[in-house]
Amino acid sequence: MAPPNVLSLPEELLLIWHSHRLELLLSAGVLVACVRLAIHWRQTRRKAVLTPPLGTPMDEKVPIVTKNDLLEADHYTPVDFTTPIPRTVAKPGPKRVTGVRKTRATPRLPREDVNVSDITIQPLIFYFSLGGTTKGYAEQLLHLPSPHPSILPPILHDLTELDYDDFFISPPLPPTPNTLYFYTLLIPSYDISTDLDNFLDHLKETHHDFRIDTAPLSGLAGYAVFGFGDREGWPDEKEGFGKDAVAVDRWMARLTGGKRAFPLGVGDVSGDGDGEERLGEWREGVSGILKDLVEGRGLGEGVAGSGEALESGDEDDEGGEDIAGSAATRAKAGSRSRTGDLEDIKPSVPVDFTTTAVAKIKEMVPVNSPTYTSLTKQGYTIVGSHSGVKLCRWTKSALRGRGSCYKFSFYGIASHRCMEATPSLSCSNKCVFCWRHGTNPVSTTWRWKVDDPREIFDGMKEGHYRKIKMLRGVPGVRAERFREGMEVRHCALSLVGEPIFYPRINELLAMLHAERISTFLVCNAQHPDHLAALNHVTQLYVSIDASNAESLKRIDRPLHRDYWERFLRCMDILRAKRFEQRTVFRLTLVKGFNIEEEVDGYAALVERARPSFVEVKGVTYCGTATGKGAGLSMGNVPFYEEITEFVLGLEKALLRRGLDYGIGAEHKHSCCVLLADRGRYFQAGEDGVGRWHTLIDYPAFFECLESGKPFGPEDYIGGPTPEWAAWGNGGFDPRDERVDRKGRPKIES
Ligand SMILES: Cc1cc2nc3c(=O)[nH]c(=O)nc-3n(C[C@H](O)[C@H](O)[C@H](O)COP(=O)(O)O)c2cc1C
Ligand code: SF4
Repeated sequence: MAPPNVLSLPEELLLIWHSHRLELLLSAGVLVACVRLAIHWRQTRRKAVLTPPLGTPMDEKVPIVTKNDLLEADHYTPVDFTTPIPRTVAKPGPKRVTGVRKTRATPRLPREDVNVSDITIQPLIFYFSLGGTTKGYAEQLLHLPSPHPSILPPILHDLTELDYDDFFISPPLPPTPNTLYFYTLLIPSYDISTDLDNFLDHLKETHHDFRIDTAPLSGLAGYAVFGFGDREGWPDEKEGFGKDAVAVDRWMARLTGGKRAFPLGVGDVSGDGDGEERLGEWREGVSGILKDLVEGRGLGEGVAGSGEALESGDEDDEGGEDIAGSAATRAKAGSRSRTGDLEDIKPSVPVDFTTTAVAKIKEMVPVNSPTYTSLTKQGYTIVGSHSGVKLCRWTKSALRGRGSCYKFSFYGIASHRCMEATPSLSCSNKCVFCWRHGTNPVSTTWRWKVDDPREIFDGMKEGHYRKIKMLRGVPGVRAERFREGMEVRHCALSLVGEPIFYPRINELLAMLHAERISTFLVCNAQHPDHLAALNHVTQLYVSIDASNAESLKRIDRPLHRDYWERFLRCMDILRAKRFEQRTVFRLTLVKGFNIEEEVDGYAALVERARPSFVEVKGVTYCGTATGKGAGLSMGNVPFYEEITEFVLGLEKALLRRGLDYGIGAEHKHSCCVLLADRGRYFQAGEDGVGRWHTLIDYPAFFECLESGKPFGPEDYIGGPTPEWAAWGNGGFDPRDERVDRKGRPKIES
C-alpha cells in the first residue's frame, strides 16, 4: 500500500474544519476567556498584599491599611486595634517624597482611654535668640512655679539646636499616655536674614507638604506665641513690629488645626518699652489656660474657626449668627446652661406691673420654646427666664484692634470691656428695623415670673466671659485687650427688648454700679411710670424713632393704643431728669420712614426734653422677616452724606428755636454723628481754646454715686473729645487698624 500522500493532508484538515468548525471556534473562545480570567485574578491578589515592603526606611510611613482592607483579605487574622502603633521617629535630612500620606503620630484630645482628670501637661518652651534678650526671658519662664500639680515643669528648647522634624512635623512621643504637650514659643523679630527664617520655612513647608496631614500638630494640648520687638525701630505692625511672632503664630494655628490657646502677645523691648509688663500678663493668661486644660475645661468651647490662620472677616455679623453663637451655642440650645437653669427660682417679691390680673405666672422665654431656640441660634445667651446677653460685634472688633464702636469715640466706652445685655427680652414695640428677627416676646405689660437680679447679674457676666474666652484663639486678638476684656467695665442695657420693663431693674443697676460697671440704658419711651421710677444710670437713652404720631406708629408699630401720649410723657420725664443724668436722644434714621420733612418735628422734641446729646445714626439693615414684612430693604439705609445733611439741618432747626447744639463728634464708619448741648459740653481749656468734652469721667461718676449726695451730669464730664473723633476727622482711632471683610487693611477713598 502506497504511503499516504503528504499533499492530501491539508485537504483532510480542510474537511475536518468544514465538519467541526463550530466546536473548534467555541473551544478557542473558552480557552481565551480562561486565560484572561486567570491573569486578572492574579493581578487582584497582588494588590492585597498587606505586609510593608521589605527594607522600608524608618523615616517613611507604612502605607495606610484600613480595617476594611484587612477584612477583605483572604488571610485575615484579627488585629488588636487598641494597641498603639509604635511611632516612627523623624530623622534629619531632606524630606523624601514617597507619595504616601503621612499619618498623625499622636492621638487627638480627648482620647477615649484617658480620663480628663488624669491628664498631665508638659509645657515646652521654644525660643530663638540672637542678642540674648529672648533667651533671658525664656529662662525666667522656666523657673516659675507650676500653677497646678498636673502641669509638669517646662522644658526649654533653643530653636537653633533643634531638629525641627522632631517637634514640628508631629509632637514627640509623650512619656506617658496621659501626657499632652503644650508648646510655648518666644520669638523675636528680625528684618535681616537669620535662622528664624529656616524655622518659618519649615513650618510653611510642613503645612504645604501634601504627604503630611493638614494639621499634624493637632495632638498638642494647645500652643501660645509671644513675640519681642522694638517699637523705636519698628513702630507698629505695618512697619514690622513683632512680625516674625505674628508669622509663627499663624503657621502654628494652621499646623495645630486651630489650637491657639491664648492670643498672640507682643512686647516692646526698646528703652521704656512694655515688654516685661506684656509678657507678665500673657504668662498669667497662659497659666490660666493650662489650669483650664488640666481641670477638664478645654480650650474654651471650640469656636468655629478658632485659630484659623486665614482671616474670617466676621466684622459684618451684626444681627446675624456670631462666632460665639455658632456650633457650640447651637449644641447647647437644647440644654440649658448653669446660668440658664433658673426655672425653680421663685421671684422673692412677685411684683405685678400689669394692668390685668394674671392667673398663673409663666416664664417669658421657657427653655423648650421656639423663642429660646431662635434667640440662642442668633447668638444670644438666655439668662434665667427673661434676660439675655450677647457679644457685640464691636467687642470682638476691639479685641482684635480693628476699631471700637462709636461710643468709644464719643464717650470713651472701651468696647472690648463692654457687656451688652438686657434683663427683659420682651418689648412693647415691633420696630421695623429690630435685629431680633421678630422672635422675642411682645407685650404691653409684665406678665411673667420675675428672676432675682443677683442671678441675672451673675448669669450675664458668666455668659459674657464665656464668649470672650471663646475668642482667645481668633487671629489678631490682642493679648492685653483680651485680659482687659475679662473684666467688664461697661454695660449697655440695650440689646433687645425693654430693660426698664424688668420690675427689679433698680436692684440690677445697683449691682452693676457696686462693681464699678458703668450703665448705658436705652428705653423705648413707652413706659413713663417705669422711667420715672428709674434710679441713676451713667447715661440714659430714649429711642426717638419718629417725630410725630403717624410716623412713630408706622416705624415702631407700638402695641399700646396711647403710644403717643406715653411717648410725650417720657419726653417730660427726661426733661426733669436732665439735671441728674446725662440724657440722650437716639435717632435711627430709615430712608422713606422717618427722615424726610421731619427735621422740625425732631427739633420740637429736643426743645421739649432738652437732652444732653442727640445721636443720629443710619439704620443697619439686617434683612429680617420683620423688616421685609414692613417693606424695608437696602434702599432704606441712608448714606453717610444723607445723615450729615440731616444733622446739619437739625442743628439749624435747633438754632432757630434758640437751642445751641453743635456737632461734638462723628463716627463715620458706623454712620453716626453726635449733636451735643454746647452750653454744657463745650468748654475752654487752660489754653483758652474751646473744645468739646463729650467723654465721661467714669471714676468721678462712681465717686458721686458712692457719696450718696445729689449730683448732676456736670460732675462727671471727662476730658476733651479726641481730635480724631472731631467733626470732619472721621472718628476712627488711629491706634486701631481698619480692615475689610477679608481682614485686609482698608484704604480710605
Ligand atoms: C538687626 C535687627 C533687626 C531687627 N528687626 C526687627 C523687626 O523687623 N521688627 C521688630 O519688631 N524688631 C526688630 N528688631 C528688634 C529685636 O526683635 C529685639 O531687639 C529683640 O528683643 C531681639 O531679641 P534677641 O536679643 O533675643 O535676639 C531687630 C533688631 C535687630 C538688631
Ligand atoms: S456700647 Fe453697644 S455697640 Fe458699643 S461695645 Fe458696647 S454693646 Fe457694643
